[in-house]
Amino acid sequence: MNLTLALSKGRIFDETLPLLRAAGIEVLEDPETSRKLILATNQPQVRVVLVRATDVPTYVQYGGADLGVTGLDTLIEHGNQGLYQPLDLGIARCRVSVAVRADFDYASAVRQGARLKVATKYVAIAREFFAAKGVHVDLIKLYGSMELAPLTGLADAIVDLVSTGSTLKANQLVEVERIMDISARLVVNQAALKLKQAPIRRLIDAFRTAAVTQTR
Ligand SMILES: Nc1ncnc2c1ncn2[C@@H]1O[C@H](COP(=O)(O)OP(=O)(O)OP(=O)(O)O)[C@@H](O)[C@H]1O
Ligand SMILES: O=P(O)(O)OC[C@H]1O[C@H](OP(=O)(O)OP(=O)(O)O)[C@H](O)[C@@H]1O
Repeated sequence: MNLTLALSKGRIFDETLPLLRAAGIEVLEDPETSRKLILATNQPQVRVVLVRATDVPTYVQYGGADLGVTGLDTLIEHGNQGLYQPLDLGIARCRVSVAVRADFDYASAVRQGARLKVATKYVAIAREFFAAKGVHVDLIKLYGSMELAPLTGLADAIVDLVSTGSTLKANQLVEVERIMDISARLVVNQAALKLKQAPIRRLIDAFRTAAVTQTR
């Protein structure tokens, strides 16, 4: 029975490889050197498709792939309709945070009930977070380079991913709130889970064992 796994190039692909290996699956091509979007593996019935990180949940939801690996950030923004989420893989760990220019007094702005202009790719996460705090925000949707927004006057604050903090530091921004911890999740198409139960269960079990071993 054929299995299609959706991955995005870069850290998700790189960090999923050891988990695949632990499940006995070797990807036969390197996405950094090949232009192919469908990659064969050493198991003839298993293939990997390469999609944009934000498209992984969409591929899995509509059955373009049976399974996928996606950040919790992306999953929350997409919504989890039609997706079974059996596993936190513990890879691609980072956090979603609020950051501002070092000279912006965030605490006072929030205390005084000011209306904050917030630029982000993560509008659902940001909306929910500020609503829960009772802070009024104007959300500005961006698709990348959020760090630039406070530096150019586009926004007072950003909601973005932070790992080491070096991107914020390089742009003279400071992290003022941690919203949530993020890691990558395995997502599975619900129909595929029923129709291809045995191979999917085997893969989930192998990933679970490998993920636990890796994060120990
Ligand atoms: N610096 C980081 N450290 C650890 N994990 C990260 C980091 N940046 C992003 N991630 C995680 O990896 C996932 C994929 O990030 P990646 O940078 O590969 O894609 P992207 O460029 O954000 O996506 P797209 O191409 O759709 O815009 C993110 O959704 C997040 O969960
Ligand atoms: O705290 P740090 O360790 O600096 O990591 C945070 C940065 O990592 C991600 O970008 P990435 O490097 O993936 O580039 P991208 O935005 O092009 O995906 C994210 O969008 C942040 O900008």
